[in-house]
Amino acid sequence: MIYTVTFNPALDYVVNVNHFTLGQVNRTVGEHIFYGGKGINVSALLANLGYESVALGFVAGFTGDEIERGVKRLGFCSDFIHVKRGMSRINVKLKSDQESEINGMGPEITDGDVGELFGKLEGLKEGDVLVLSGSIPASIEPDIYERIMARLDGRGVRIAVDAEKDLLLNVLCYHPFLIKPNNHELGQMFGVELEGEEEIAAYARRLQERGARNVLVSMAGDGALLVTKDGQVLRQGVAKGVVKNSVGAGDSMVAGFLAGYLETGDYGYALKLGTACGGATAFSDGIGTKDEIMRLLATL
Ligand SMILES: Nc1ncnc2c1ncn2[C@@H]1O[C@H](COP(=O)(O)OP(=O)(O)OP(=O)(O)O)[C@@H](O)[C@H]1O
Ligand SMILES: O=P(O)(O)OC[C@@]1(O)O[C@H](CO)[C@@H](O)[C@@H]1O
Repeated sequence: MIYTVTFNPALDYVVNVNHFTLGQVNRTVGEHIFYGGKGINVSALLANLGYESVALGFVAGFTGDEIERGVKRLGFCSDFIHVKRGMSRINVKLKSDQESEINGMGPEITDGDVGELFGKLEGLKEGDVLVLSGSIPASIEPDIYERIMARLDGRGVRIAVDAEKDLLLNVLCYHPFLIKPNNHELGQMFGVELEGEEEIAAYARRLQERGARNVLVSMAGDGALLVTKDGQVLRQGVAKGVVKNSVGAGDSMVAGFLAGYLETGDYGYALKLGTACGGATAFSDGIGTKDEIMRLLATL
């Protein structure tokens, strides 16, 4: 089974505004609400591809209830923990001349809630896949990713991690099967601005030296670069299309890569399927559909 953990699920409120002006009343010309948070996006894309997964995480308040309801309609199972204080966040994604985001704080999570999550993770066994992605609410200790990986160490669970900075760096010693920083996040981890694929591959290898197995570096419209655990470097350009909303493109790539790898064990195919999934989401209002993914895959 594939499990995704979203520590801080969200309703993504995506608004289109013509020429947004700070300090004035702006009117939307388009608006959508999606059920988001990185792990939930991974589960949604997997469901579109026909893969079952279970979404874990914490929800609270009326927004949390709506996320739980919405996720059912998206076609995958969830087993969220209901926390008592605060509410699940509403993340604002403003599409105008530039794209801006305001991501909320989320509810207050207690040690007891975290304990419940650990209880659910106890059931994971050899052959399962666990996706840990996204930020963690301020009320959770920042070493939660490490603690989860330490607990599952040696059980044969393949773990994919998509997180920033120390959250990612600190789990490398537990040998995650896949990490997916984007090129900017990779640079930030080492305090450098990365230029060119040679340099990106060199820094991806540095993450492998610290313990990561496969490092997939996404570069938005410039495609992606994969350094496999055997040291192969694979590059993939993007699918062609018109970008509508790139929120969740990275999560879709993670989902597609895992699905492609589980299906064939072939890294080249996994990278292509991940790219088709990232593109399908970038070219849609929400998470890409199977039809669009397959159409794009055939062009790569
Ligand atoms: N403008 C685009 N055109 C075509 N494909 C795109 C575009 N943006 C993203 N993609 C596809 O999605 C993949 C992941 O995108 P990106 O690098 O933006 O991930 P990310 O930074 O993790 O995104 P996010 O945090 O918004 O989910 C890219 O490698 C590419 O295949
Ligand atoms: O605040 P985090 O957890 O880092 O990111 C949350 C988020 O921006 O990530 C997803 C896109 O990747 C969105 O659905 C969601 O709003």
